[in-house]
Amino acid sequence: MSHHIVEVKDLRHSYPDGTEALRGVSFTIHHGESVAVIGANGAGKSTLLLHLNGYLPPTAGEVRIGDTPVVRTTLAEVRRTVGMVFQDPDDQLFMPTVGEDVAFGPLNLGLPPGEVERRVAESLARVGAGHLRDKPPYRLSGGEKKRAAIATVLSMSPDILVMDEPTAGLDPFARRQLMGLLREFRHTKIFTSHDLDMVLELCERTIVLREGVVAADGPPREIFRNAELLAACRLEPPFSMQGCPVCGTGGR
Ligand SMILES: Nc1ncnc2c1ncn2[C@@H]1O[C@H](COP(=O)(O)OP(=O)(O)OP(=O)(O)O)[C@@H](O)[C@H]1O
Repeated sequence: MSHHIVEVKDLRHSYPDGTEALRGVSFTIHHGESVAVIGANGAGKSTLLLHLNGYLPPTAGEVRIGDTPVVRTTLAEVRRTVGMVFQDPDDQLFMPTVGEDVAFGPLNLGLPPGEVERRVAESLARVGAGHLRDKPPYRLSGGEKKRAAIATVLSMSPDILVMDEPTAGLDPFARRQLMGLLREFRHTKIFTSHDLDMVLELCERTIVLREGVVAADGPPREIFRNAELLAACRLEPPFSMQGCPVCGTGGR
């Protein structure tokens, strides 16, 4: 698969109950870009991400990863390239132990046992979850589950990392650790977040969704300075760009 470009063309998605979650979304993301998809609750962020590796089929329009259209017959190939961390870790963890969950993908790729072991140990260590390896996922706290879910994706060494609200439910230390991990990840990353300070710190580009359409696409700092746009999209600037509530000064 060449270049790992993500191309979304006039993507529309209607759920069976008639909700039009995406109403014509188009953009191109190039290799190595770090892109945050932001927007108010219900704007269509999760729905969009679920199309990037074919968990949802488009009602109309198209998604391509490199030269490959995301369709039923290419799903296995696409999912080797695009690693997806779901919003709810319970959708990702289904084996008796965390270690087996993290090993599941590499084993399915047919990797030799030594390589599987190396990937499991490394992925768990990168999210600070080595000590959780033998635990059943249902015994983990919410933040621990999130970290285990991220490890299941890292163990696949994806070229494109897609994450739905990766820092939701994490304590400040784990959030910082995850941000470090994302910063280190050299390939393309696309994530949704309500954590706009993280977006400001990690991304060079933000796509703003509003009611299923792209309301803005550009550098985060420019977007966060546009008060009119933020208000129309029911967003607020990140804390680090808001002035001091007491003395009214500051804000980067
Ligand atoms: N399975 C479903 N059936 C019907 N409607 C759905 C379904 N899943 C999501 N929706 C609707 O689609 C719209 C977009 O939802 P989506 O989950 O993509 O939003 P979001 O931007 O990720 O929101 P949040 O910030 O709350 O996670 C919402 O109106 C939501 O109610």
